[in-house]
Amino acid sequence: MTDPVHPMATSPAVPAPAVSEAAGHPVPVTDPAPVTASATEADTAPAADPTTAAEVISSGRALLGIELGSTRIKAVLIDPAGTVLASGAHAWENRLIDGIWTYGLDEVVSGVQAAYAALAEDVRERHATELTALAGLGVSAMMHGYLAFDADGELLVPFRTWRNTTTGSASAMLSEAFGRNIPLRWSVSHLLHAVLEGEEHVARIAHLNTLAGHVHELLSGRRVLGIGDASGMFPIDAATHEYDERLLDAFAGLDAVREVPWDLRELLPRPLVAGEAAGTLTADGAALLDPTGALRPGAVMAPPEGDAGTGMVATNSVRPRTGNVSAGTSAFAMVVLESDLPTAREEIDLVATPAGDAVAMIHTNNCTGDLDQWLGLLGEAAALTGAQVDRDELFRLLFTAALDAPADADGLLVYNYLSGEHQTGVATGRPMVVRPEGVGLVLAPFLRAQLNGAFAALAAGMRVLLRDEGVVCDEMFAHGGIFTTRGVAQQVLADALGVPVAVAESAGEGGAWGMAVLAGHAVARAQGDGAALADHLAQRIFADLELTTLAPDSEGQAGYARWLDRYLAALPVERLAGELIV
Ligand SMILES: Nc1ncnc2c1ncn2[C@@H]1O[C@H](COP(=O)(O)OP(=O)(O)O)[C@@H](O)[C@H]1O
Ligand SMILES: O=C(CO)[C@@H](O)[C@@H](O)COP(=O)(O)O
Repeated sequence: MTDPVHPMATSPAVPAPAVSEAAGHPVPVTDPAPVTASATEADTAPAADPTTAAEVISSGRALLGIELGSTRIKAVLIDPAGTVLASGAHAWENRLIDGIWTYGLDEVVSGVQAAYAALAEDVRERHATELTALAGLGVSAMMHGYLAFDADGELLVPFRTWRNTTTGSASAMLSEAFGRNIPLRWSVSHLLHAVLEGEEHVARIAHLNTLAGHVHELLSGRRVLGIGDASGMFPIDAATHEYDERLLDAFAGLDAVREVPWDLRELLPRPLVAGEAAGTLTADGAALLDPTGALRPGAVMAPPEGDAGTGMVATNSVRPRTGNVSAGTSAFAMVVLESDLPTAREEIDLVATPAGDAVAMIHTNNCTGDLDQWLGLLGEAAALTGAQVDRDELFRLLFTAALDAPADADGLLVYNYLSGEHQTGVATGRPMVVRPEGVGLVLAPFLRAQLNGAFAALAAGMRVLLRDEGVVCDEMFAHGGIFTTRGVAQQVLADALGVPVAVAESAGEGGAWGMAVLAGHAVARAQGDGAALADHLAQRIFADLELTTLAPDSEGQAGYARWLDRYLAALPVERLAGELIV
């Protein structure tokens, strides 16, 4: 495992005050607006106290979190108590090129710059000051996938994202050799897939990374990875907080890798737990983030994390027995375990919190992508009448309309599979809407079926975790863009899982905010504060958090269960569609 390049400073460029002196606010996150480059939307968000906020920013005490999500790169600036000071975002989309879901690394850099520039503009507008220094920052991103580099740091093949489902043989071989589930999207599955396919570049691989790790390296010069993100490359040993040595040996013992000229240990970035030193923003890094040259180097950098880890932080779900759900392009539910699950079930992934504790995850490739396209279509139809509805308002109206339908959506089924769905064993994406004979197309049940479909694969996986494996979870804390409209997707999810679901004001922007909070923890650590992550969150960030919790509705839960039974029974139709519709 490598951690090369630049030496690391241990203190931020601008000294930050102790966390207890921070400019606090009663509720940590006061900005319910989507992160956006738009001045109009930023203006509508409740602002933090202008004097104090401007002072926090101009004195270099603010913390920056960046998250590269599947549809948006988000940047959030907070004070040490977690109050949102400013935000910015840049929209982007994965593309299917030569059968591979990918993003260009040039788009990664320009997208991060655009999100940062939008945030800096938001700072100017809201606080009439310039962002020139940060106490700390951190990068989070979609996890897993395949970023392979040669010895000169050149990318060897286009980024293969988590969404690709081409690694079946490799994933099966690894799951058998390791005696635990190694999902299709994990980096080691992609690596073995490239080996099994005899891909030319394999002999030239010098290191692997995740997207967050790659951006962190660009900003800090250090090749390290938060342990949560690392746990999606290769299994982690929860006791040592390192990659699992026994499984590294098992990998090296595979016939398929006998001939490769590297040892996997040398390819993987070094895992770090939250609070461990992960470098500082270099001069090159500052110039990359802010090409205007206004931003100074030196800020403490937190270990880069995956969006699962930042989701756990954003929902204060890092202690054993806590559960959380992240729902956007994909969806994943996670429960922090008291001990490793003695199971190799393919529905369940085992990952780690940013502090290194074991987590059971139910992941689905598809959640909101197809729903977005349907709602976009309805928006286009509305536009033909001359109506001008903004996207958030369109979502609010249509989500709310879904509440008028019965939970079983009158039997209307939606398979939202834009891409293959490993959770339900569907190889390739063929989005489908189907209904029984005699059932008409009516708006409310159609919309309810869309929301049911968004959570269907997740609900199927959670049946396995909660019912078959007996994992206990009293409440799920949810975040992600689908919860931006209050109370609708939240109720559908509670009905789908049969568990109360809580959301906070920050629900729509959880990941970037969670990463900024991790940066605050890293700064506190760099200043000699030894608080463990869970205590930092409980005492300094979440003490006053206001949550809204919705319990499953008995009719809603029974209706969703009926709907899901029909959905699962008809899955062979969806699989067949993949074979027949080419
Ligand atoms: N106002 C809204 N109401 C409900 N859902 C919304 C709203 N705005 C966005 N969304 C949903 O949020 C999703 C994006 O969620 P996000 O967590 O940002 O995902 P990702 O990280 O995958 O880009 C969109 O695909 C959309 O379905
Ligand atoms: O695979 C995982 C988590 O295991 C995610 O990183 C991946 O689904 C991408 O998530 P987003 O939908 O971009 O939030």
